[in-house]
Amino acid sequence: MTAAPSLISEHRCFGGTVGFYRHASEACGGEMRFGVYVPPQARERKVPVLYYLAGLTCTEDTFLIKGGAQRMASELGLMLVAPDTSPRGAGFPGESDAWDFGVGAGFYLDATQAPWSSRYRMGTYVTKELPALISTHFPARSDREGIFGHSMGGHGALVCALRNPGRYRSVSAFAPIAAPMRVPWGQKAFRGYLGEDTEAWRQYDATELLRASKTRLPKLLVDQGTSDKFLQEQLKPELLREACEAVGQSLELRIHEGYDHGYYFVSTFMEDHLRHHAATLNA
Ligand SMILES: N[C@@H](CCC(=O)N[C@@H](CSC=O)C(=O)NCC(=O)O)C(=O)O
Repeated sequence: MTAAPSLISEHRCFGGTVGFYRHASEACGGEMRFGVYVPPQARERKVPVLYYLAGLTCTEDTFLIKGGAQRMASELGLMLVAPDTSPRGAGFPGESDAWDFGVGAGFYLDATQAPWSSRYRMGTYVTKELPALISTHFPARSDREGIFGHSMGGHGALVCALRNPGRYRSVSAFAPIAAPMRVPWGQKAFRGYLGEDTEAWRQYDATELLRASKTRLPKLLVDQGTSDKFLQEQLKPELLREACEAVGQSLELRIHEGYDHGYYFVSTFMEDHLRHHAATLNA
């Protein structure tokens, strides 16, 4: 049985509670932190769980502070779980030199290159270790899990779902890095964490996974703002749309005039995403 996480702080919120926790992670070889919103319905029964993966530079509290999700999660009876975006304090050379690699930039993959491979195992952490901990220590239904996220985390959500067919009943993303192999953020991260072999990169690129696999996810909801400063160089949602069209993956890609990349955009469309997930998780 996994050791119980330690409570750092707890806050009453829309009839439920937001809690921040730390625990010793086997996958990441050290302490990891996460946040959880437990809705009021969980006092009576186990509830579905929706995992949220945040973007570059974020922590476990970014989504729970800025995402504006708790009011709807309370109404819909969804537990929200938000892990940190990387291990911290590993002490690897260069781990904090840039905001798009290392600390705060784990890319939700399992690194294969030293020294990162000993700690940066966020793929295993978010799809295996953390869900096992949540279903053991919280009133969560492990048979009803959804996943979503923003930017690096929006792409992480797509990849976690594609690499674990049938596992997540609902999937969505805000402004995901749609094709990391083809953009600077992704190329830098994949080269550092996975090495020079681009075949290894394909295993963590959502558009490549979609094209290569027969796995079809439940209908994807993806939102993107037109005033996002990262849209042209780093995000490229058109590549996700092309891949979905090529393989028959159902996708609702919504383009929103004037919205940027930040949490004013994310929180504006949060209710739509929670309803998208609840339609499946609560069915
Ligand atoms: N420091 C950077 C900006 C970093 C940034 O915009 N991070 C985004 C995610 S980007 C892709 O994963 C984010 O979610 N930030 C948190 C927030 O509160 O907005 C720069 O200098 O441009």
